[in-house]
Amino acid sequence: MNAPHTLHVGLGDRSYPILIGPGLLDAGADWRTHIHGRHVLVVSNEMIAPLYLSRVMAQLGGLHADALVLPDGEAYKTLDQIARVLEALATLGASRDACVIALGGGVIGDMAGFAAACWMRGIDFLQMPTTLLAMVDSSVGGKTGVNLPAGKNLVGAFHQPCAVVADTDTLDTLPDREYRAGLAEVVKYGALGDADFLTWLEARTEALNRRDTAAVTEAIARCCAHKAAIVARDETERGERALLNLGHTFGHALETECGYGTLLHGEAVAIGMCQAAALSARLGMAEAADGERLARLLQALHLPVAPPQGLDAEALLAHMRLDKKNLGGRLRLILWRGIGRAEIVADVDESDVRAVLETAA
Ligand SMILES: NC(=O)c1ccc[n+]([C@@H]2O[C@H](COP(=O)([O-])OP(=O)(O)OC[C@H]3O[C@@H](n4cnc5c(N)ncnc54)[C@H](O)[C@@H]3O)[C@@H](O)[C@H]2O)c1
Ligand SMILES: O=C(O)C(=O)C[C@@H](O)[C@H](O)[C@H](O)COP(=O)(O)O
Ligand SMILES: [Zn+2]
Repeated sequence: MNAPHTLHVGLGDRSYPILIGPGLLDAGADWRTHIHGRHVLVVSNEMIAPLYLSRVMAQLGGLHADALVLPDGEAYKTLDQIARVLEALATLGASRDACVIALGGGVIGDMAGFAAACWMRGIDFLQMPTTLLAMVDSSVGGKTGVNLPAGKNLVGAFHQPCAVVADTDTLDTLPDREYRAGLAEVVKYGALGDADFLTWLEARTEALNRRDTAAVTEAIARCCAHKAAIVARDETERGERALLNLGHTFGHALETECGYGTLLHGEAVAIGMCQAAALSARLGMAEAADGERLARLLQALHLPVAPPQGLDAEALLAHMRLDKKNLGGRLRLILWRGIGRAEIVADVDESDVRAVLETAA
């Protein structure tokens, strides 16, 4: 096995490493040191467990370890499934030094992390992301939670993992559509704050489309480094961290309105970033050409750049009114001044948002 890339999320006594590389699932020696107690619950789903669960369990010899296999999909990112994780921890007899391992994509990571935040008011959890999206984004930074019918991630907690172990070999089994959804969050990092990275991506669309290992690994490491730096400066989204939400106010509304799992999170973010760019141009903050450049990159990565036809702009706006960034009942969005220059914009006028939503309808 090649030595993994190791990055660091600097959060004082809650700092943790991010390991990125091939073969890590079978390299318990690299990550077991982050498990301190005797009880371990591995949480996975019915798609991932047959592929990888036995290999992770094989690394947990000598511990009191159990596994819980949840149903697959965004539609199951619910409080009901959290109750199942908590019941499994009770059955295991998990004490305060227990550790939850999240083996899966962002859905499993968000849920396992939230259950770990709740059990006995907070126990360790270790992220083992198996999707590109989870490797570049959701496994890092400690946002955990579930959806409600009213909106995405409306219930949750900030709860940092004790380590992130990203075995890049697991991407070999990831379906094409899921891989591309992960690329949307990769593009997001360039769009929000790193124009050089966006240019780097533009030069590598062909390599990324054929999943060239070197290009994909470098992209994961660069995204994690970017996110780790932002999270270290603003762990609980008092300011700068909100920039990681570029495209998400529109995107979450689309996911909720279409029905969870219909539009993948990354697809919704791709469309949402284009809508944020369109709104920025409408408000005179940015040139339309920047939005066109972003859309060209997303299209080169086979991602959608416009919402499905026939959606109701008022229904989308209603979802946007429940976004967690809003303050004082006013919309607060992440817009931009151009590639790499995202900004938090308060008091956005609903009529401008409606105009962007109606353009696409
Ligand atoms: N906490 C955060 O900071 C954060 C950041 C971004 C996204 N998210 C959340 O993450 C979720 C999306 O995550 P996702 O895109 O990973 O989706 P996902 O977790 O639903 O996984 C995508 C699909 O791929 C399957 N899968 C996972 N790994 C596989 C593998 N190696 N081989 C074959 N199949 C595999 C899954 O079973 C699922 O069907 C959303 O709920 C989103 O809100 C959270
Ligand atoms: O880590 C963050 O901060 C992000 O915003 C990353 C997003 O990609 C992610 O989808 C996150 O879950 C969205 O957060 P939310 O607070 O809008 O639910
Ligand atoms: Zn996201």
